[in-house]
Amino acid sequence: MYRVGFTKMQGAGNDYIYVNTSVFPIRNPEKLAIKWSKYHTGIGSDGLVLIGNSYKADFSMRIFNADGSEAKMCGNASRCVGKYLYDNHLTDKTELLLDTLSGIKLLKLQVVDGKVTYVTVDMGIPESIYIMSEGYAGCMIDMPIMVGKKSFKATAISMGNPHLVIFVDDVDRIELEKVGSMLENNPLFPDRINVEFAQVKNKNSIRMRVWERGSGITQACGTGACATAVAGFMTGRTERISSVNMDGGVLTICWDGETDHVLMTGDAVKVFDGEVEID
Ligand SMILES: N[C@@H](CCC[C@H](N)C(=O)O)C(=O)O
Repeated sequence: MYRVGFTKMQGAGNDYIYVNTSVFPIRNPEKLAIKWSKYHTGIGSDGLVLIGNSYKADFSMRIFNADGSEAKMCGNASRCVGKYLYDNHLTDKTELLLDTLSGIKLLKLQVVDGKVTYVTVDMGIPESIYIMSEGYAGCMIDMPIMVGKKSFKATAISMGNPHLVIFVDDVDRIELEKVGSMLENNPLFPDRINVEFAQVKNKNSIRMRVWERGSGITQACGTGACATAVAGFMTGRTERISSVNMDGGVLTICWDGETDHVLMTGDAVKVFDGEVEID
């Protein structure tokens, strides 16, 4: 029996289990993500995040969804990792480089009374996703996509991980559980996809609900908020800066016109520390 210390943290309500693998090395994160993420029989979370060393950056982050699949990037987790490292005195830097499977990200920490409250992450340059199907090859920008008998206009953006953003008149009328799962597994996206339904409130404000690849409905998605803000600007619906309001909180997204980089700012909150036994 081996005891693993973990910290439960959330950013905009997107909650993960964080393990410092320099202290608690883990052999099978895919299996543990599935077991620990379950709310009734595990710890309960949207997935598992591993914090580690890096020879390229200050630290590294790996993210596993609740179904055990590994993603390349997680916006909300990256902010929480910054808080974890600073609040636990593993660094005294307020600007940190984080090594992820989608490249090195710069984190800027806002500290109040010795604790990190907000973090801005340079999420890099967004990319349009190229789609190949029988009748079409190209980027998907406000393109029709069928879900059952309904047609939506969708924009596919990669923020390191893939997102399908659909603007609608009323996000609250979307049957997210049903439609989200169907879109996640649409054959157009062989690696599956995260799905965001968005409603423009005004040129600088968007309401968004998310279905995450590998985790289902979550309270927020950082990369999803970035993809939504990018899709909003690309299709002329919003300006370069917008607040994206999700069920669990708000993120401020700025798509910088000079560098093309997307900057995401939001909270990072510790929920509790715990210990779990594994065989
Ligand atoms: N919640 C995350 C994204 C987590 C990974 C995603 N479900 C995927 O599989 O791509 C975020 O805050 O960005």
